[in-house]
Amino acid sequence: MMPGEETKVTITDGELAAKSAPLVDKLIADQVAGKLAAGDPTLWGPAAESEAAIRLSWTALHRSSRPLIGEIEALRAELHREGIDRVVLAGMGGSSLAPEVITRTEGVPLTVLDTTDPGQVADALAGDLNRTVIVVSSKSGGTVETDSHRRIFAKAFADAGIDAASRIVVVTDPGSPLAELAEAEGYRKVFLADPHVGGRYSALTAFGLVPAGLAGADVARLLDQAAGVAEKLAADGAGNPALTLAAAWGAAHADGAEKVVLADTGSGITGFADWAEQLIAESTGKQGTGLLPVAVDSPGAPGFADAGPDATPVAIGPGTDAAPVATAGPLGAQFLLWEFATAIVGRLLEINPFDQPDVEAAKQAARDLLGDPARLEGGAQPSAADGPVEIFAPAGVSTDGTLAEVLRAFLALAPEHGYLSVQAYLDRLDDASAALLRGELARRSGLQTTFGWGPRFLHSTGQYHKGGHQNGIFLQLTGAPETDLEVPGRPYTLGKLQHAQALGDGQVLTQHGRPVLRLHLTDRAAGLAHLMRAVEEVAG
Ligand SMILES: O=P(O)(O)OC[C@H]1O[C@](O)(CO)[C@@H](O)[C@@H]1O
Repeated sequence: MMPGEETKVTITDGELAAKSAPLVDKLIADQVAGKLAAGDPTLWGPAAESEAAIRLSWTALHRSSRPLIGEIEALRAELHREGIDRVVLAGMGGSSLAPEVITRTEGVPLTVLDTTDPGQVADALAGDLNRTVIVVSSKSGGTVETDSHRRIFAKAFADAGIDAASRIVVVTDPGSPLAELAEAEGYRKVFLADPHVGGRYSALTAFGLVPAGLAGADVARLLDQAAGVAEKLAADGAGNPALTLAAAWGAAHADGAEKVVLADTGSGITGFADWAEQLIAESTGKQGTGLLPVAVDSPGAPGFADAGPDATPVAIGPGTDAAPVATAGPLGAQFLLWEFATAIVGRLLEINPFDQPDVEAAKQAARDLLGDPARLEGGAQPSAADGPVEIFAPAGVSTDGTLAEVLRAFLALAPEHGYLSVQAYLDRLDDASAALLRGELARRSGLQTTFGWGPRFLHSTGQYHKGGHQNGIFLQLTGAPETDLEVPGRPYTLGKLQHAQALGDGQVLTQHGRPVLRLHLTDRAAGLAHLMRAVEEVAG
């Protein structure tokens, strides 16, 4: 769809439309859209009220974020005058996903660090530091990945004879430890974001706009696009696309379709599903319920046109025969539309769409492992090895046979209408071929299959895996790092942190009774090739 095109949601499937219509009527009768736009915190019940009371400012960001535009432009011009035109962004989840989709859509370069993979961070460090500014984005100001990137870049600047403080721009909430540190260290500029907006709803706050704007994206236009749809989204009437989308998701979920398969069908937006994934999964995946977003490459990818009764394909862009639901509109408008729809479906599912109660467990498990080097280093011995792939199998999976046989036994553990989650703690650029496993495994297993880079997905679908419908099976991929990086001032390296994150999340998933198969690639390239061959042997 072209910018400026009308923002709308279409339900083309007659049955789904009929089932959603009463939900839309009820939402209209309860004046949910108007109340949401007015910041009414009672929409999700008494248990959610105190949190919702400090989480609803995102509905008005198209107005309240305006003053940022001039500040961003001024800083960009100042940096350019000094020859600084390469922007690196350190931030996890809501602190990097929106700027990534904004800049990819506009085709402006932004190096995003939402990884602990030492090779990927080393590649970012190898860019021209004389021309580099790093935006350190963290709402809480305490996220370990982001803090590690800040430390590593500060040292690299200093080692290169560059004044590090002049190259660090911070986006954080007022009063966070990062805000205090930035002041103490005299960092170049601190953008304080609206604390009444949660991370995954923060696309149109400083978290989305500062890195994207410094990289050269037209962020004023994004606010214009959001402003263009705001009135429609606040209206308690049948023409409100957020009500249509929320009701479609709610009706499908009530019918057993708890997965939402997202494919771009020509929206003109690049990577929207990666952003929507966090919004939907972290907002809804809790208390044993929720919607599992499954981002796929194209409408032709396995899991979309051939989705079973447990999933609803959603076209981002023009509708297709395969997709009962399609959403259209320019990026700024789509951000706001999907945020409204997600908050509203939270009401239909009777959960609090603003907390993420199960994310902390994996962080704690990783911290515990980092504090216990013997356990981290030793780890469990692999159950078996097949060429460059070491196999750490869950209970119930025999490792007597080949890797293909192990995979077959593992996939057989999925319950009917369960799902497979592939989690690659690897380098998203150098090991990019790992992402091809999603389609191959989905095709061969017939399961809805998600793919996430670790630890990136921990801040996105990670909440759902632990808090949502408990019918997933988990394939973790870890790999021997070719290089490692010290984290200055910390007793661990980036490689150790990455390893602890994989093991820690694996432990938590296992405690939830979910099967976790970890495959460790002793040689990454050879291991991925070997694994792909084994997957191809798994019969369809
Ligand atoms: O901006 P922060 O505080 O660094 O958090 C990053 C991300 O981590 C989470 O808190 C969950 O892990 C997300 O909700 C958030 O977007």
